[in-house]
Amino acid sequence: MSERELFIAGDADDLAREAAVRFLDAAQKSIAERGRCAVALSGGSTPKRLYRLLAQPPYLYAVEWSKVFMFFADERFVPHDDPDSTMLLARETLFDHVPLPPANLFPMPTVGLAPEQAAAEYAATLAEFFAAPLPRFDLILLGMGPDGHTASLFPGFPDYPGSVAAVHGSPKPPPTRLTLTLDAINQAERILFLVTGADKAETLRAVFADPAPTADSLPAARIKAAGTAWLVDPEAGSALI
Ligand SMILES: O=C1O[C@H](COP(=O)(O)O)[C@@H](O)[C@H](O)[C@H]1O
Repeated sequence: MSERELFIAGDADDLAREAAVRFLDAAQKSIAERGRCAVALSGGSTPKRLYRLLAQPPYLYAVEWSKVFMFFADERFVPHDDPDSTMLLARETLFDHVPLPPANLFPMPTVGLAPEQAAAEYAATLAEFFAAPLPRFDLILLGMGPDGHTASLFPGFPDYPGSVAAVHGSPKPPPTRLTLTLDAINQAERILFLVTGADKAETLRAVFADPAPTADSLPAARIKAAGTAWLVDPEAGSALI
């Protein structure tokens, strides 16, 4: 077994509460140390409970939202009002309900330019914000699909250079996406994986049985930033215990 940190929650609500507590802790520590907290969000179904919880007391008042900067770990290449858009999901569940200054929000561009141009544009935005070729996020929230994908890094993904990549032919719709690269994700200070559902149990077991991941490992197993914690519900964790 690897030394990945594992927290098996009582249920999906308990998982969201644990994630919210850790989000607040990361925000407070990063703001105390660096004056800001740069976060990258994921989409899919799992993080919705967390986003809704962060928009309620005590988190609504405890997080210093004016010092939080919101980016995206991946995005579907659709307009931001499309039902598949992660920006739409995050706006409806979180951004519309917390005092996050509009200037602190950095959605991935998805309209009016080709995916490769959009990836290059977002990479330039990150390079300017972090004053470095690769971003060092204070916190990245990730999910994992039943196939082991995370962000929009799917099994067999190529060795994407730089910090942001355009993805074509994604096995999970929609087919075109933008994603942080493995190098960009692995630079993060802290990573929280949120994983729920019995359909991910065997995949999660495979991740935890892979202590020294290689290029052939599942994408989620290749996330090896030092501060990585896995928060899972009992169904997703059922093959681990
Ligand atoms: O398509 C995506 O899927 C993953 C996993 O989503 P989930 O619904 O199984 O939690 C998500 O992390 C990623 O951001 C998203 O684009």
